[in-house]
Amino acid sequence: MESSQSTLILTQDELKKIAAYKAVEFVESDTVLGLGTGSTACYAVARIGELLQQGKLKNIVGIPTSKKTHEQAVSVGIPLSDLDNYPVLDLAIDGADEVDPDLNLVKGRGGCLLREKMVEGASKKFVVIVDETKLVKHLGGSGLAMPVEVVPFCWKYTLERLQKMFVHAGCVAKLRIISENGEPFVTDNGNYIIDLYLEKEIGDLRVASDEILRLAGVAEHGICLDMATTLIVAGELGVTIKNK
Ligand SMILES: O=C(CO)[C@H](O)[C@H](O)COP(=O)(O)O
Repeated sequence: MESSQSTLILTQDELKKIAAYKAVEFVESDTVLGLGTGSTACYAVARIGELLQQGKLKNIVGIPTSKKTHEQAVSVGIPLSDLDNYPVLDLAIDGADEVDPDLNLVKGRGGCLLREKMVEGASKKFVVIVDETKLVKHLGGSGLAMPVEVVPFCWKYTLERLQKMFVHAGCVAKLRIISENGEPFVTDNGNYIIDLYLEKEIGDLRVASDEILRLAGVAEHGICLDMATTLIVAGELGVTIKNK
């Protein structure tokens, strides 16, 4: 008789949900929460709404990091406010595009980096939720974009300067375009996104971060140093939690 062994293979989406639900276990009543943006964070927002409706969480104020998250939070019944009213948050939960071993992040492939960095930077604790595909040895290492939000005014000028700045890393800078209509992607703040594609390591991240921010046309970039306090990674072998 043949014995059959079943292997449980979870989809990336299922892993995102597992990480998000784990993070929501850290949420307490009577707190101000930063609500992230993206396909991972939206599971956390949905779960917080569910727990509020069930009365298992009470007196939560959410600070959304995008218009999209604002809409979702309203639809699941999370009371909302903003940083003007709550300049210090208790906890923020959000996804990331890349996470290095020191819990530095790349954010913003969803285009919401400026608000995310404002809200999550104002939070006492910032829990990052990812599936294991987001782990990299060094930022930029996934070969995917490192986003920079720029003002639309003379964006080509800014793009060229960004590309020159990281020529040593084989940088190719591209304006983010909406594939459906060929128009530039516009952020919630009315800005454009320039995506940096790097062939090699960018070098010292703090130096890179400061240099990008010194360019007058730049609003913000997606490199997040020393922001995450906890990382929750969901993988095939289970969930791991790392604190900084
Ligand atoms: O920074 C972000 C949006 O600006 C997202 O958090 C990041 O892109 C991760 O997204 P997802 O959870 O969909 O993989």
